Amino acid sequence: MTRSDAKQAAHHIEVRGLSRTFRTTVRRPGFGGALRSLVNPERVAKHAVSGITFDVAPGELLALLGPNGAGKSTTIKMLTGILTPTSGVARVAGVVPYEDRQRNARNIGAVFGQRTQLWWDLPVRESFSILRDIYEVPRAEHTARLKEFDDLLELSSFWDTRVRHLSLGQRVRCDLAAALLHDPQVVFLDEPTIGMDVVVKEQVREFLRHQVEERGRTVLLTTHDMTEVERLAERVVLINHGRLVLDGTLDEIRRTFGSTWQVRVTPADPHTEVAPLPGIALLRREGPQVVFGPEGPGAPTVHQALKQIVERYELTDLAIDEADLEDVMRAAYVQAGPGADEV
Ligand SMILES: Nc1ncnc2c1ncn2[C@@H]1O[C@H](COP(=O)(O)OP(=O)(O)OP(=O)(O)O)[C@@H](O)[C@H]1O
Repeated sequence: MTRSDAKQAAHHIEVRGLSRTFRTTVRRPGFGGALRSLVNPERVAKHAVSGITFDVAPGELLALLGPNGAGKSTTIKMLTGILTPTSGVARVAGVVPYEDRQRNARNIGAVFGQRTQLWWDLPVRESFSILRDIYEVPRAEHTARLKEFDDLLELSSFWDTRVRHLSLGQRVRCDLAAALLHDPQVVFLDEPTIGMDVVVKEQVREFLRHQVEERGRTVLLTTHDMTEVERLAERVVLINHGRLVLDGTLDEIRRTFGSTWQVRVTPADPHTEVAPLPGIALLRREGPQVVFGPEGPGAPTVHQALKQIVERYELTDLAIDEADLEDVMRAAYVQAGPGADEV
């Protein structure tokens, strides 16, 4: 698929009933057990990913979330062509990644926060030159892109440092730039900001936002950092025990699982008759203040509620108390069901 074909595709990432089972040998305890395992190995199946289906549209950043061992990395490995699924199918920019790894590699960039894809013993500058040659990036484009990445990620202060001597934050910034040097449409990021300090995290998030909003890249991101999800993702897919348990926008998920917001207001005129609004209950009065909360399953999000309240009443003061996303996600895991790998 050419770049213009990829731009026109309805979805940049298509995942249909994707599954991956690992067969592992159980080690029996003790010396006798070890001998028996050798003679008569007991094999068990681990269903790491079980029949998941989702899409990512061009220019969308989707967060793939789930607890440790949920199957996120296994999914990304299938989408980058490192692993072949046991069943189901995936397409990335129109290419089946595990059937045509080389073609897929031209369309995608990938960063795994836990390990580098750069040459350990080479200075950053040389690693980038090698990538330019591998991907046959024209010199002028290469220079322009490096300048853009340097402006956003401040790479030039460690340009001549060997990769092995970079700090974690410096190394991942270089990995990000390296993954995007050939201008891929689709980007996979597996815990890109793990272990970074808050300043560098923020810089990387700004960079990613720029890549999605200004460059129109399609991004699939895994992270355990809910602040990151709130800053970057509009939509999330939640997997647990290899199964997809939820696919929706942050607003929808908050509405379904996190309807615990409260809005506290002070009407300008203390004699105002305050009444409930559609989906918004009047919870209590505290002196001059009135506290609203969500009512019923179709309750609005806190942002929608605020709009309604502000339009209806003249206020002198307003405060919001919203459930944080960690709590919302915890509720989602519990209520959406455990998933199942005991198949
Ligand atoms: N090569 C393998 N052989 C056997 N089991 C594996 C293999 N790779 C992954 N698994 C198992 O598959 C399950 C899913 O692992 P995966 O790494 O995809 O989870 P994850 O959601 O990325 O977790 P984390 O958040 O901890 O990175 C785990 O139970 C893991 O032990």
